[in-house]
Amino acid sequence: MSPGAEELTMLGANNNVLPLIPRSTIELEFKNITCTVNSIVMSKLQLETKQILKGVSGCFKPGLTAIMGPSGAGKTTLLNILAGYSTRGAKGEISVNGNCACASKAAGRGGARYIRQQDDLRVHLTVYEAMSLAAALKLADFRASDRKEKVYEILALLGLSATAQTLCRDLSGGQKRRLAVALELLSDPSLLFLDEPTTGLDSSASASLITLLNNLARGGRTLVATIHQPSALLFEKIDTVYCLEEGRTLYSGPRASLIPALASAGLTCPPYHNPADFLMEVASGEYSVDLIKAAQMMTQFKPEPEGNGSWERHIPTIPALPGPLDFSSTLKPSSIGITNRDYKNKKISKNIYRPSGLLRQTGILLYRNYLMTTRNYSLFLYRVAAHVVIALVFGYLYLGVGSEADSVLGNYVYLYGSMLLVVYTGKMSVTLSFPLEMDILKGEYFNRWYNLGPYIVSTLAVELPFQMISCVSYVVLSYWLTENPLEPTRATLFLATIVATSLCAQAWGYFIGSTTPTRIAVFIGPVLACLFSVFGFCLALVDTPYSFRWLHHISYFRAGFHVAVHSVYGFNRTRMHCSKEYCHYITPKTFLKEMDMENIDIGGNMALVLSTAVLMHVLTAAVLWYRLNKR
Ligand SMILES: Nc1ncnc2c1ncn2[C@@H]1O[C@H](COP(=O)(O)OP(=O)(O)OP(=O)(O)O)[C@@H](O)[C@H]1O
Repeated sequence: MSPGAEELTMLGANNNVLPLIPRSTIELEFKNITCTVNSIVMSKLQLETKQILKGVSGCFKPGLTAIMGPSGAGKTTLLNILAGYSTRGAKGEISVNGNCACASKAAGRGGARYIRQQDDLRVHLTVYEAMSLAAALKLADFRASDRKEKVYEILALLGLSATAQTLCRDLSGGQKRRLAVALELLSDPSLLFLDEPTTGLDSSASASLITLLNNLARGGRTLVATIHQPSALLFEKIDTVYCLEEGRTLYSGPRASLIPALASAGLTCPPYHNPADFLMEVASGEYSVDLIKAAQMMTQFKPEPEGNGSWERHIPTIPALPGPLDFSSTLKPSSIGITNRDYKNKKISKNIYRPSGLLRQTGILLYRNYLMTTRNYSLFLYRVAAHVVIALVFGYLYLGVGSEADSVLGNYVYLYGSMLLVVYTGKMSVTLSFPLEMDILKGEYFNRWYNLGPYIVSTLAVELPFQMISCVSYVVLSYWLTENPLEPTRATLFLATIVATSLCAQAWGYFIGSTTPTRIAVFIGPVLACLFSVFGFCLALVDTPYSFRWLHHISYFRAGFHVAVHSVYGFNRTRMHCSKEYCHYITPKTFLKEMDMENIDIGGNMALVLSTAVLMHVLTAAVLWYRLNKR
């Protein structure tokens, strides 16, 4: 049996797991939604305004709705607006169970969840770990045993029980998509948006996923998914079709009424033709008809009333929700993991899907980071190994330069090189990796897994020690090989300066990584490091033009470097050993004087390095908050 067929059978077997229990339902209505964006046309070097959505309206009821249409018709844009994920340039009205909102504000927040096209999974966790950690974050009021039970039930429901101990990175495409759905089902949303859930899956995996979505819809959930071109078999599982063409609504209504509606507009589907294919051909303009007129005619088409066997009649409708669009107040437990009796007996508080508090979130995220790091420890080992190798190379190239008066300039270059190394490794490791992390963060944050504060604390709690250990391994080895003074005060100050400067560069790296796309960050990071490194090393303050002196004063690199040099040659270091007849820098003070570093304010410089690090972390947090909340 093929894997896809196996998945299908498992889901089929699980059909009974989805009993139709009373739940609050969501009816999402939108009117006259427009979306206009401005973009720069590079060939003409001018700003162009483009209307992606041209006043679309519709209503999504409990059941599975497929948003269809040719590529570029505006499906993802509409989904983003309805979900509240991205509402830039959007206007119009959206109402949920009768409560209105403006489309430019997040419409789908609250109890709605959004599963994006890319698989936002933590690849180094097993399926069970991913689920249980998400459950710990989302279900604060559950007992550990109830959470575990719920996790296993959802895994069984989605046919993922057999993969519970598999790492997420080893899952097939279809399994990844189902896990993404499973993670969001933990909080049992009544409204779920999915962007192209079947893209990239083979026909059997697509079938198993759509069957699953269809089953979930039977539980009274409102599921809205953009789907490209479903097969005839899959199309049968869709309750409502919403078709777009060039930003306009072509058809909106029950799937069963599609063919009669098209026929009412003079578009007859050939016999044995897949209705979904026919709809796509019409929407792509393959039939020479006026699509605006056809859409109007289809709007006037009145479908036959649904038969008594419709599953929708079983779903109780609820009165308009209190308060503006907070779906969370409408969520009630499904049968997954909680029995109705438990609920009625008030064993579990009414607000059962309360997320964890900030402290608990921090603890869970820390544990998650610990798990991911231990699974991916090679990255850490490579990082430390790289520092050790460079320490050996530098130590060999500058062997013994620290104790000789004749090689003071050589040691000066070693000190500069060391500073440059820790600044680059501290900065670039996060500058390049953070934009990738940003994608997953966006998804998890949007779906309300955790707050930003716990995320930042737990991320830094792993990254900071990583960089500190790397720096220490470099300094200990190279400092000893270059025979720099081993007096505890000097050595400790040197080590502290190197570590602090590296952590400051890392803070800069987070800031650059969170504000700029990777392709820009790769050169902005090094350019800034180079610029700051010039001051105080090649360029003394007296030689710096007035207009650039502020850079000298704010350069954390310069501050760290000056303290590092001073820790080696300052503090009244006695005359050095000279193996030649004449050594110009036999008295270290002479060297500091010539380098304009005689009177260094150690405390002030260290304060500059540390305060820059704190400032950059605060700015990064502010930028992240803005990017995650501004839609
Ligand atoms: N920020 C933007 N700036 C300029 N054009 C945009 C922007 N976002 C979307 N578009 C354009 O709007 C149109 C609709 O995009 P959208 O992604 O919604 O289409 P789609 O129907 O989901 O397409 P596909 O099925 O290929 O994913 C496309 O032509 C796209 O290039």
